[in-house]
Amino acid sequence: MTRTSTEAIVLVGPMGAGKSSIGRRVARELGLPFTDTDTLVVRDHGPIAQLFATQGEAGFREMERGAVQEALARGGVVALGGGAILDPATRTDLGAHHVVLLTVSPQIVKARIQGARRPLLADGDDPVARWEAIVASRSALYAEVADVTFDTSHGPLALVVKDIVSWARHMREGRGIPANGNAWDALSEGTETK
Ligand SMILES: Nc1ncnc2c1ncn2[C@@H]1O[C@H](COP(=O)(O)OP(=O)(O)OP(=O)(O)O)[C@@H](O)[C@H]1O
Ligand SMILES: O=C(O)C1=C[C@@H](O)[C@@H](O)[C@H](O)C1
Ligand SMILES: [Mg+2]
Repeated sequence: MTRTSTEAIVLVGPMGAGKSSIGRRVARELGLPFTDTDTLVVRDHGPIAQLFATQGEAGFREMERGAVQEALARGGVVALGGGAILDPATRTDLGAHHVVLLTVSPQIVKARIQGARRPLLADGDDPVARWEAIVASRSALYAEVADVTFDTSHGPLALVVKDIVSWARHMREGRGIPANGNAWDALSEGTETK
């Protein structure tokens, strides 16, 4: 695949994996613009929980698709909403970008998903079980689009940021890319996976 400078570094993964918080810091380190598709949707249409309530998930996904197109056109570092990869056109678009999958274990995500910000986790009394079911239903799609995976369950956020920045710099120089980002140091002579 021909790589151009308009390619974005796109963070995907489940709710609470750290796409927004890590993406912002990675962009700052690399001196690139940062765009979060959830933020664009809120800017243009209002709070996400309200959109789910009034338009349903399908309505939200349509608005999210527009935000994804705007974010990818801008380039830099992009954090996608957790379910943005459900859209087939978005999955196709991601083939032209560098896609980083962030993962997190259910035990660790428990503390990260408290609060009412995420409407898909608001129903029922066991948000972690709901989160696990959603992740299981999407795992093949996350794997399909990802070039590299970083787990964010262990260690400080700053360490994951450092690893992703290091990976991104190496990749932008056109060198080999290992698919297991957390094993980055050991695998720095690895090969690209797609
Ligand atoms: N090592 C770590 N890596 C990532 N996030 C961490 C880590 N340690 C703590 N956190 C916290 O976990 C939360 C991750 O939430 P964040 O909103 O970034 O996730 P997200 O992937 O963008 O979720 P969503 O899809 O719902 O937008 C943040 O509050 C962040 O500060
Ligand atoms: O995983 C999801 O489907 C979602 C994740 C969040 O980023 C928001 O886009 C919204 O809460 C839905
Ligand atoms: Mg986010």
